[in-house]
Amino acid sequence: MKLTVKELSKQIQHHQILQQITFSWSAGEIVGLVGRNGAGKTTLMRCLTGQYRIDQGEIALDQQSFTTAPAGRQELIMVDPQQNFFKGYALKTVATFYAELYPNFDQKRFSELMAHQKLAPEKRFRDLSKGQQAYVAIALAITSGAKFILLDEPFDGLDLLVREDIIKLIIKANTDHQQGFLIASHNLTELDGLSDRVLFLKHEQLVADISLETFRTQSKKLQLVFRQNQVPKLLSDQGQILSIHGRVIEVFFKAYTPEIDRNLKGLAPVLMESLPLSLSDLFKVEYAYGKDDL
Ligand SMILES: Nc1ncnc2c1ncn2[C@@H]1O[C@H](COP(=O)(O)OP(=O)(O)OP(=O)(O)O)[C@@H](O)[C@H]1O
Repeated sequence: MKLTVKELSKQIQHHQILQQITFSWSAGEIVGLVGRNGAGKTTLMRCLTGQYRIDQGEIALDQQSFTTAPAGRQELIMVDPQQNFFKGYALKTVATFYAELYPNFDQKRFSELMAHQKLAPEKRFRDLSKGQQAYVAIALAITSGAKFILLDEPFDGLDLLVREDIIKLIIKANTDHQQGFLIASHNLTELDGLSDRVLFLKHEQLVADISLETFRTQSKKLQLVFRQNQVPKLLSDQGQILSIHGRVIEVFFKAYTPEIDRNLKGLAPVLMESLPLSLSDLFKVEYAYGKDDL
């Protein structure tokens, strides 16, 4: 199953929030969605689930547009911490709502997940801790049976152990049930370990759609030291300088080629060492070191 988004645009109160957003997302893929505060991540998710009407563009499931085949939206569910209709109800009652709303809701799996966290069915959602609420909301989305699950800041304000429980839940749903996740988060460390791909939103547009595997094979972060004081021009021409401490220069190369390697070695550095790459490096390069800084 594949969701395709083509040239989606959205204005709110005459402000352009999203412009010409195009990407595809297969069930089974975990996709990170990053961007500075206010970049439009939540708005994009709400457009996908139909909470917001889009101004232009098309969203389709297996090439069936939601305009002509709206039933496809049943395959999408969003966990939106700002909107939650079941706060005042006991968990067992919430489960009955979900059973009504989602024909593929898996009551048994939901009960098992609650028991695993020692959450009694009689417990009211609003009486749970923040971490428990986050866990229950994600468990409900997963057991709804929807193939595309949208999580808006799922790790916000949660302690390490709850974050780990939620990550396990996501990985199991992804591996055992081929459920896809679109995860908007500022927590790049968690996204780094989870995502297959990351989408970058900036200035209303999708500026990059990067497979993390490709990123790790094609990009490089180097620590370099040269005899001369001057920073060689090659570094800023071919890469992006992340930091300079005395003579130690950290440089990021988005596409590291054998030619760059040869040219660097030709400059006879005193030290040339690869550093581990992280999603944070990519984020810094996309957002803070771009030609058109924010
Ligand atoms: N219902 C609304 N009414 C007015 N403006 C809105 C509404 N929803 C979103 N916006 C505006 O759209 C822009 C994008 O907001 P959105 O919440 O989608 O960003 P975000 O990337 O999710 O931000 P954050 O990382 O801070 O959660 C913001 O300027 C916001 O003020």
